[in-house]
Amino acid sequence: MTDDDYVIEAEDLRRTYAGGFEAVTGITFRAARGEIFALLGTNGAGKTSTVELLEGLARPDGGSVRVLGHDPYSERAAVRPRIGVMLQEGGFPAELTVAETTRMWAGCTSGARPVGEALETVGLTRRSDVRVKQLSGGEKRRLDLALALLGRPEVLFLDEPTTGLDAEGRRETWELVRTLRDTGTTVLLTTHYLEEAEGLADRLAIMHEGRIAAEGRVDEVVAAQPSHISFELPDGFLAGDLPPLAPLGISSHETVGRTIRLRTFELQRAATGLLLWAQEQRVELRGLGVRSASLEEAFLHIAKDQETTG
Ligand SMILES: Nc1ncnc2c1ncn2[C@@H]1O[C@H](COP(=O)(O)OP(=O)(O)OP(=O)(O)O)[C@@H](O)[C@H]1O
Repeated sequence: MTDDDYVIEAEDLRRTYAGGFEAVTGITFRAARGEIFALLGTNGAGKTSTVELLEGLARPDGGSVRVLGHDPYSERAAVRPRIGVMLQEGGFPAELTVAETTRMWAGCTSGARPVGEALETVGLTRRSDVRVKQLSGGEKRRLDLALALLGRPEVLFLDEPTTGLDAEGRRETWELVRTLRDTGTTVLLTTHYLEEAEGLADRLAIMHEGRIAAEGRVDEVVAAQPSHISFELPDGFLAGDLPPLAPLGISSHETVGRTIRLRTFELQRAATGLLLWAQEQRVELRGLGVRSASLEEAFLHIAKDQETTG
């Protein structure tokens, strides 16, 4: 991948609010063309503050940001027509209908999609003549998304796109985001739903107190956490009868009743060693469970760190 393939580039990016509070403390990341990049983080981690810098809504207090090769703040005219922005609060005139709102927006957008197509894309066709104030929270999010898509953006910023949507609406939005990605759109989204990031993002960053605490593909971020093995101690055996655990790469263990729970960064070596031991002993490891860490564990580990250091 060459430098030209990166359409969002943040380097040592900083944002300080009035009063001197530094909400973004020097973050560096890049998103490639046609990639879905998710920004995760606990409340107040600095996601929205970061996305606003990427969208050109505020000038960074340090570092640099480039979107499609331009500074989104000082070269706004070059960047704005090529990006789509879905904010957390749409704030449309409540008395206009869905179609009127979309038409009004289309009037301000160069090369806009037809209104009908935009509404169909987000499943709002049947609500075209309903006033915005009568929409449900989830329908308002869909309208936000329709407006963000009007200009066929090359880069789409989605701030918590599925908050307020029901399970079906969430899945439909994920499908739509995947389709957009597959046609070359770069998507940067923030979310509080870990399964959303896990299922949707090609790469992600977890923010923590204004900095990036972990970044990469889901499997890379998760690899920093230990995997788990659990099984029932065979009849007639005590925990002390198990083979020495450290040489198998097992870093910690606990016994709850007859259940043994192990943690390891070397899942294959540990599992193989235990299975060989069971075979030699001619016993079955009942209830055997072997799994990698989850994104939730990685996230909680970072959040816990925040509590102990914060
Ligand atoms: N206009 C502002 N003035 C002062 N502080 C602000 C301002 N906007 C945000 N902050 C602070 O900056 C920090 C980061 O806020 P931000 O909204 O970027 O976090 P976030 O990760 O998007 O949070 P959430 O998940 O809760 O939406 C928070 O401590 C917040 O209180």
